[in-house]
Amino acid sequence: MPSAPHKSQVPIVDFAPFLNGTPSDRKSTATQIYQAFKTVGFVYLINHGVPQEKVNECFAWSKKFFDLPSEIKNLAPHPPSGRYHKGYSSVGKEKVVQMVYDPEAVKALRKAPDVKESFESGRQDDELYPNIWVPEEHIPGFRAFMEEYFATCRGTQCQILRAVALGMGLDETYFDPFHSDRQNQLRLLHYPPTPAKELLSGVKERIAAHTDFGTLTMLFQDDVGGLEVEDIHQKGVFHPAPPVEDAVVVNIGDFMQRWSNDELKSTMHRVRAPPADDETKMTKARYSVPYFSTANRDAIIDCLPTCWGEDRPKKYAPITSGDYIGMRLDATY
Ligand SMILES: O=C(O)CCC(=O)C(=O)O
Ligand SMILES: [Fe+2]
Repeated sequence: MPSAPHKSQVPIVDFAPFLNGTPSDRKSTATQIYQAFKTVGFVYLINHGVPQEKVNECFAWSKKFFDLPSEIKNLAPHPPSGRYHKGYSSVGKEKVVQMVYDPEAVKALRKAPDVKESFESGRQDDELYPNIWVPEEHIPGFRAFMEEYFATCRGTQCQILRAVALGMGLDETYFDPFHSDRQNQLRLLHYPPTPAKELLSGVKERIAAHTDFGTLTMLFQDDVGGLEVEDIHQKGVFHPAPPVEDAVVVNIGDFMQRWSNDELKSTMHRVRAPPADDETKMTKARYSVPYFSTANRDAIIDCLPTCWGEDRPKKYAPITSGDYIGMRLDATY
């Protein structure tokens, strides 16, 4: 009998052999990552290529940003449209919902808002949805750092996509042309202290259970904890994905699941109270920094060549990334 999966189910993989190793090191690391995405949909990568000093610096900037007075943060307001996903959202503005598009149903779910605030930015040259910054004098250096961090994460994103391609038996550069526009999203998240009791009982959520929309997500988390990933065998059962030192959590998004004919798994996850939190207390603030990898807006994706065949029909019609992501984002604002 196979042994029971360990609690968090999420394997830890050292990415260094992929980045610096021999062709066979690269292949075996790629295979481990592919296997993790095929089974759990999540992996922890250590030695991922984003220098730890930069990660720490990003968290320091994030804290500095969220510490600004509300009226300053609101100088960079998130536009009312969900599709224009940039700028600052105060607590309660965004409610992550899972595949619910009916306006009345979305309204009902929004009654229990997520207890979080966020700041979103993307590539500098996005003319359709330009970045929205707080004026420089309020937080000098913030914009320059975020632009640089965006580019650093982009480097690791490309390497992970190559590992996925190699692991799946595709040409290593298969995903590159679909991601040439750098259509990624750097998100700063702050979950303010909240009574642990409310989070433990589920009356309030830090982020409600959801799947991500894009191709994959790199998630940097602080040492507070609270991230939970749905059990691959039991719907509705969640296990902690605790902080692992110097690791980035990487997970598959819905767009990649669809592209792969459901071979790679986009797994539900959420943020609640940190494990074993004392329910009489306030939960510590949590900071996290997800970096969402998204395919070019106009890229039409059809099933990956290794994921269909005579006995395995294509489940989904071709779609553009722009249409798919836009539909998902509109439901969250
Ligand atoms: O804060 C976290 O760790 C989770 C964030 C997340 O899942 C998201 O923004 O999609
Ligand atoms: Fe997520």
